Amino acid sequence: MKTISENACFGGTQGVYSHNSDACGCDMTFGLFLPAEAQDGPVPVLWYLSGLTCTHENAMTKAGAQLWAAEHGIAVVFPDTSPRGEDVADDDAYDLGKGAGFYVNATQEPWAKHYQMWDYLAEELPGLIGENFALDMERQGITGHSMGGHGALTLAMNLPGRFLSVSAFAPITHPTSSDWGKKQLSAYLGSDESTWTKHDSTLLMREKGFDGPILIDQGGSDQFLDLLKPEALAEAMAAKRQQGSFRMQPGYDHSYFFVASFMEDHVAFHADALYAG
Ligand SMILES: N[C@@H](CCC(=O)N[C@@H](CS)C(=O)NCC(=O)O)C(=O)O
Repeated sequence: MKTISENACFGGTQGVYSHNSDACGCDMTFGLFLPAEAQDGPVPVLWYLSGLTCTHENAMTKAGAQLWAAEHGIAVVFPDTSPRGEDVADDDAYDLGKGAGFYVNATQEPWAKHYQMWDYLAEELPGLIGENFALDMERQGITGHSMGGHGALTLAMNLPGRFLSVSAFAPITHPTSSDWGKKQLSAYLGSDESTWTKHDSTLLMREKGFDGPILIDQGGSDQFLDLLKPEALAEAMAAKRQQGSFRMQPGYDHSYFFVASFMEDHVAFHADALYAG
């Protein structure tokens, strides 16, 4: 693992690190905020998964998470959204290929060689950060924005017991019936739609739900509402009688101004779960 940068931040450290990823077969970069408390022992971890076109950097510089994470003594990890590198397959469209890994293990060409973001996030990166930093991997929460909200919700529901809490900002909720989903799932996973269902949080909610609290915020003036389909997940949560809140926030769009506006609530929500008991 290589240190790219470390900056003092709200009494802790905002770091950026790179490493050679076995899962993705390329160098991967991630950001990690460690609060001051990490100098004295392991701290709880909040994962933040980003949306289409993002790297590890967008949320790290624009979401304003560090202030609140420092207040609660929580680390925040900011992974990248896809494999990177010259030999990594890409597409001209912004919503496929680099910056658009969709948090799946691709099985189709030309993607399968590097696009293994599910294994990267479910296995490799937790192992790496757990070994190298003062993190309490028994206390993890996960959140994300848009495609990253989709990643957070699907990881949380598919890995019972891993995360104590899950939240999302304007998540893609029903990719198997949205143009933010059908295109990418068919490219990465192929035309057999039975392989898509574990990557659809509405379907997962109907089937199994999440054993813990959920918080979703969605901007009422989001320009991508028809692609995100908040009503699908809200209905599934109600039908499942899922513990959680789904909040429509009038006037907010899809941008990081929206994410930053509700970040305090999300970090406090995760802190409640991570420090419970
Ligand atoms: N570029 C796309 C939209 C991409 C987009 O809005 N990406 C969101 C996540 S889905 C984002 O976080 N963008 C980067 C940023 O705002 O820093 C378009 O114009 O249709």
